[in-house]
Amino acid sequence: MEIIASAPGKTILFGEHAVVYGEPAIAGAVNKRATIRLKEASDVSIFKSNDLGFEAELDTVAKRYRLKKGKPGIIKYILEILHKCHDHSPIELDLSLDIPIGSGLGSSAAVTVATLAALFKYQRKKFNKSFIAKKAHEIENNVQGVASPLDTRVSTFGGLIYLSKDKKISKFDTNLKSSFVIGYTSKRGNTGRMVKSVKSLKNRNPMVVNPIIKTIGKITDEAKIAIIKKQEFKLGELMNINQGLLDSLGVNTNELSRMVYLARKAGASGSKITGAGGGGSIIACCPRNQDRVFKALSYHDNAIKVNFSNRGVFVKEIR
Ligand SMILES: Nc1ncnc2c1ncn2[C@@H]1O[C@H](COP(=O)(O)OP(=O)(O)OP(=O)(O)O)[C@@H](O)[C@H]1O
Ligand SMILES: C[C@@](O)(CCO)CC(=O)[O-]
Ligand SMILES: [Mg+2]
Repeated sequence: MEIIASAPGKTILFGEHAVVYGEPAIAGAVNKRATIRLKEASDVSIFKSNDLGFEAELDTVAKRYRLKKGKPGIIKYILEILHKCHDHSPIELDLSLDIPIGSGLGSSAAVTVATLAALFKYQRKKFNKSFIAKKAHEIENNVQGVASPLDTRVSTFGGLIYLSKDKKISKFDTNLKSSFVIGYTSKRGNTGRMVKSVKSLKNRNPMVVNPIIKTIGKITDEAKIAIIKKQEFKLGELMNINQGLLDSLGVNTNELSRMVYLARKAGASGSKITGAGGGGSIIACCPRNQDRVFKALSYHDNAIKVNFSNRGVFVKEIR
């Protein structure tokens, strides 16, 4: 029996970091995915990724995976799943990824969601998307130390979603008139590290940082109205204010700033960091000039035109 599972990456329009402290957020699944192929192995469990150049094998005595090739990185999420959810019976697992890693596009969430779906299907477990989203959030939390359910919910359910303060999801109509461009640098971010740095800033300056977190939540609620009313220029203006507050939380970098201002100069109605920051990506709202913004960002860095994908995780037995 061979199982294939796939889950989309994501981009956050509003609310990153504030969502960790219970504020709402808006994020969309993007047309970049993580795919897991899983089948029975002969005698020892191995998993590999030709895309990422790593291979690991289960040490049957220590019951731990030993890395034979490549660096740990994103496979920490898969290892955590195999450690917590698998009985160590021999399996062969292969990861392919067309989401740039550490770029704020939810590679960790997509890999986690796709791996859980493939493993539960292989184990003939009864599960639904809500169960996958819940377990995936637990795995991201365990690996990163702190994680909101945002990334893993978007990767599981797909679409463009509003995550409320009480963690309820509501979906927007994804054929927004606006189009979006994502710019990403080769300088990777690390979500766990950035979330911890905001947490310590907040602990040192609660009277200053708490109102900033709350204001980001208010911006997200204003943006929800602007999306529903298709007010693209208002959306861009709110992105710019959100960017200023992310800068104040210390998650901005020179490279991200350069792309933010380049996108605005090329005609975006607004632009901001998307994801954890500290590297990774920016998102630009382009009611007009999408090609000009795409070209401007592609000149020094990398850029993708974003179509929100309604397709969340999917899993099937292929033979
Ligand atoms: N070249 C690489 N190969 C494998 N793993 C990597 C590589 N570069 C970074 N990693 C690891 O991949 C993980 C990326 O997860 P992280 O959550 O930081 O990024 P992301 O999910 O892509 O972005 P975000 O969470 O902001 O949307 C980190 O644990 C990082 O250590
Ligand atoms: C920075 C953050 O808000 C989004 C990372 O993509 C962390 C999280 O929500 O877990
Ligand atoms: Mg992540």
